[in-house]
Amino acid sequence: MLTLPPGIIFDGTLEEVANGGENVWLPYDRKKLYTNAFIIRNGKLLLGYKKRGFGKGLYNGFGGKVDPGETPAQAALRELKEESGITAPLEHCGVLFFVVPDIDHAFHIDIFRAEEYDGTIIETEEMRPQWFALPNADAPTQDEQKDLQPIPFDHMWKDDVYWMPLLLASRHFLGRADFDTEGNLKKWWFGAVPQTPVDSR
Ligand SMILES: Nc1nc2c([nH]c(=O)n2[C@H]2C[C@H](O)[C@@H](COP(=O)(O)OP(=O)(O)OP(=O)(O)O)O2)c(=O)[nH]1
Repeated sequence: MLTLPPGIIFDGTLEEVANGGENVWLPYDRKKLYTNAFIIRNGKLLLGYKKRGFGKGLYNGFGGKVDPGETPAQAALRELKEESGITAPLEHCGVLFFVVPDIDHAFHIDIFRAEEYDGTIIETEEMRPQWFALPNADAPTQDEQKDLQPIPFDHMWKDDVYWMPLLLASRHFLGRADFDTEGNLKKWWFGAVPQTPVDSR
């Protein structure tokens, strides 16, 4: 039986995929809801370069705070449109619980993905969108990928490298990441819903 980090609630089986750092999780008093949305299409991943605010200078999916009266799914659609100009049939695929010592709340981030989108991708005040090549994409997509850079993990939140492979593989995942005030990752844990075994009968 796995012991889940404080803040992670899941009623079912999870398989541990990453675990490391210090011994003790940071305390937190309350949490706020956020969203983060990723478009994965034809061997490519759409990220945005964050031009202002929290996480400035990092590449990320498109997202932000869930407003009062909104569901996370509604907020994810609104933030995607506000930050990149597009809409998409977003599907919920994960939860990231994120704690930073000098912020008075923990972040509960619902993570969404889509393989289609509508509209024209535009640069906005907050984000500069850019496509990146997926690792190990299938041969038919390589033309689309040829001028693209790989996913820029060196310029992303330091926990993303642990859960991004799960997102790209359409796995459902949950995890927690604690940071220090300088943006260094201090402790992390990620788990995934086990894949249904293929029935070989
Ligand atoms: N990929 C990734 N995203 C994270 C991590 N931590 C974290 O807060 N985020 C995301 C969640 C949100 O999408 C975003 C923070 O939201 P934000 O400050 O941009 O919120 P917002 O757009 O509502 O803010 P604002 O326009 O009101 O200034 O950063 C992390 O470790 N990895």
